[in-house]
Amino acid sequence: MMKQYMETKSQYQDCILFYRLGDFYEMFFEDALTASRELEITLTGKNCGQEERAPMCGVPYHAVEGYLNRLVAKGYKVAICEQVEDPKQAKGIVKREVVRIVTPGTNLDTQALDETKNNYIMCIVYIADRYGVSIADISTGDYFVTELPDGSRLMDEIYKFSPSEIICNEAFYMSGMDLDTMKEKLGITIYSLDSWYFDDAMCREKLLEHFKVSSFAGLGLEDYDCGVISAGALLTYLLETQKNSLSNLTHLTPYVTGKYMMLDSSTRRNLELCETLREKQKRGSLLWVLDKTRTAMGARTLRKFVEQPLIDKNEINRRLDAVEELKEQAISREEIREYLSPVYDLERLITKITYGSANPRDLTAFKSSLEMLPPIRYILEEMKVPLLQEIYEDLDALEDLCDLVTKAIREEPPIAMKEGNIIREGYNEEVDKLRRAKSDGKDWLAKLEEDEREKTGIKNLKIKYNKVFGYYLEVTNSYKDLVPDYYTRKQTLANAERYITPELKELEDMILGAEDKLYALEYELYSEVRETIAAQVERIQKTAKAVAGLDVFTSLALVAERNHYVRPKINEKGIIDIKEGRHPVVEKMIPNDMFISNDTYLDDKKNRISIITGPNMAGKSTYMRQTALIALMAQVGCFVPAQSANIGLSDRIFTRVGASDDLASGQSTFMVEMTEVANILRNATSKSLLILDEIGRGTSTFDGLSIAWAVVEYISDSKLLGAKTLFATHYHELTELEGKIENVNNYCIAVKEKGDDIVFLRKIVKGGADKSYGIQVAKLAGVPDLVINRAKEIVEELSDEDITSRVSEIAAREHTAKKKGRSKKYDEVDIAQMSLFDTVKDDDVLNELKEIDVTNLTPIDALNTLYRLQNKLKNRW
Ligand SMILES: Nc1ncnc2c1ncn2[C@@H]1O[C@H](COP(=O)(O)OP(=O)(O)OP(=O)(O)O)[C@@H](O)[C@H]1O
Repeated sequence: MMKQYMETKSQYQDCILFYRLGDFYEMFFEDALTASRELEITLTGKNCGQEERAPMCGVPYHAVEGYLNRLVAKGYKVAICEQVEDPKQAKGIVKREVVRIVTPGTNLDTQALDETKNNYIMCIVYIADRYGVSIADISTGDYFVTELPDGSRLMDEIYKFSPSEIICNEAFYMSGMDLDTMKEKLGITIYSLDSWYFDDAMCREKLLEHFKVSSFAGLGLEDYDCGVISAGALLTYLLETQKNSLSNLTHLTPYVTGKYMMLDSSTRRNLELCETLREKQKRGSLLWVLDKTRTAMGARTLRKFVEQPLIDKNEINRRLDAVEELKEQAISREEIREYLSPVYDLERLITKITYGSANPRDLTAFKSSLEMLPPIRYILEEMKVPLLQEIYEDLDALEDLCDLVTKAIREEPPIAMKEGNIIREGYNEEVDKLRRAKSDGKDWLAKLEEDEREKTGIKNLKIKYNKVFGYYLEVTNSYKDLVPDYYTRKQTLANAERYITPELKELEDMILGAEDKLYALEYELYSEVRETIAAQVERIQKTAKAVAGLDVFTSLALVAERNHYVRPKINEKGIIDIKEGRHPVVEKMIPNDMFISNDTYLDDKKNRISIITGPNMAGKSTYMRQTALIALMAQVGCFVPAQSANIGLSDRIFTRVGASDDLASGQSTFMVEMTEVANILRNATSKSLLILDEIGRGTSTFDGLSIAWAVVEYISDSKLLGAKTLFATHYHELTELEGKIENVNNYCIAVKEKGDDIVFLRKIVKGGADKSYGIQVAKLAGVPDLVINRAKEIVEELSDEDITSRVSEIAAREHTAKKKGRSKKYDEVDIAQMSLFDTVKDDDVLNELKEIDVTNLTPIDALNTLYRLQNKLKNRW
């Protein structure tokens, strides 16, 4: 047996091998050490002829799923090795085979899967500077492919799909991508496969064979190269691990990343689209507000909508039309939702059916779901907008399949096949006959028992059954003397004897024969029904998609009505004009409709950048995120929380919000901040929307301010970037940019001062804030009075020095100098330098200052150096 084990294990070295031994799956050697540690199960040993016992541990087969899921969730691959012949029939060692390999991205166990999320596996190939990316969810039949000309959108794709597992070629694995972060932060299992998986000819052949087509034109993949290799390698891997034909992967859908809004990982996190930043929970996210879907398919589709906002005006309007009609047709909508409630997860059900793992209850769940479809179709028929009409067309009520299950399967069948009693009466004559024989058998037995009692006078004679002896007659010791000769004794108990008779044996053969036949026939008929349904997988998947879409639109319509959202207008002129906008999530968290709405106006001309100042806690972040969320919701095709909204399409939204430490990957807060800023400035376009919250706050005031200043200049300049931006800052100096740069405008969030305290008005108004009110906020937060009072003293001392106003003056002059032309700029910097000389009394700094030759530096570098020195001084104070 150990020899057989070793042979099997050698073929599955990268997996933990679950080796079936009777009622247990056993693991040996390294696998046993790993599994006992990860699953906290006892490690024992097995004698296998060597001096040392082999480490061994095991899990009972009936509880295997739980253990398996725990290992897979931790990123392990598990190969299930089953006994494939009846141990009783086996000559020698029982034959065993690996029947399935379970990996994080291919786990099909519904207990382990979140029904509202897809479980994706992604394959990335990197060939000749291009990336082929394919994605599949074998639990639902999703299978996509795309090609990327460079790596700039790759991370976005990874974050968008958040696969549980990535397989790739060696070239990608070694390409210097930050795989460790992906592994640690997203918990993705990533590994490279052997090079033969990516053999061009094999990949192509595998795909053509699977889709039963002769050319790639039939699949719409004629222009794909490394995409085809990626999809082919993924298919090969899946076929190998699942060891079935994957007949639920019916389509390989090519998609173009440019059709969707680009959102990088930090923007997805910062905007809390599907989960909150801190707790990583759905509650508190945008999806939490929008998701009123009734089916698992709908929930998954809505998540995809939110993860992939559109950028095509017509597509967005088509969705908005659907939401609008369903919002207006409230009665029909609620009826549809009623009918959707009992609909099971058709996508995952059909997967189980095609994989042959659906049990009889799955079929009745399938049927009861189909029963809801005709009334839904009936309501949909009345709908006018094209998208709902298309859903109506695609939504095949599958009446033939519903009829089949109704006729063939009993109303409440047992879960397990072996319990029998699955096929409905009247479906098959032979089944009915055998059932009759079985139940008649019971009568015959009762009659025989009666006859024997009379014949022998044994009043308490009973016919009983057990697995070892079959049917027997039981006679208690008190009647032993009356037992006739034709009884053959089979067993003696303490106070009874058990016998059989030729007549009883004959009856037994008839009854048990009928039972065996019945079981075999029921199984055959059941499998036939299952296969008939499986053959219709494409029709069912199409219907499932239609139901999911309908569920999403009814959910969005309901949310729009309940939350008083409006239909956004979509424009291509780059204007974002929101009247009385609200934050969709924060407004839900604040009691009694106390959320204060605010306007936003941005365009490509005079209103490109809004500098937003205001005290801490005033609501700057909330305001900026609400603008981003409203724009994003509009592009999802969803109504928005506002009185009115005209949304110019954004190709990308970028956010840089707050300080997020990334110490685990060895980056400081400021480094993370600057990496994100660099990413934004490099990847944003003039059609992007940027949300920048306190850029530069992670470093010294003067460095921070100058960076913030330079960033605003860069963004505002249409020759450099020219993107619409909301920029919140505590550097009041930046408000001086209004008037200096044409398209920069100041806004602040109003507060009212009441003595030492402040009242937050949460209203955005034109103009800049003059103060930070940091100390007041600290007081509100409960910082001890001693500290607060001391802080006030220090603030006064500092403002005596007037450092900040001096620096802003220098910066402003520098800016003017720059605008006037290059010749003048050094004068201004000189003034800055001179003004510093006045204040400096520290010899070291003074010497350093004298040595700087600003004429060799760009103005912004020169200023930076000066600021740094000033900061040094400040720190000495
Ligand atoms: N428009 C609003 N109406 C009602 N309450 C609001 C509004 N905006 C923000 N708030 C409340 O104020 C809190 C603070 O808001 P926010 O975090 O946006 O402030 P901030 O100005 O960005 O603060 P900081 O500068 O300290 O980061 C929010 O958690 C929310 O509860």
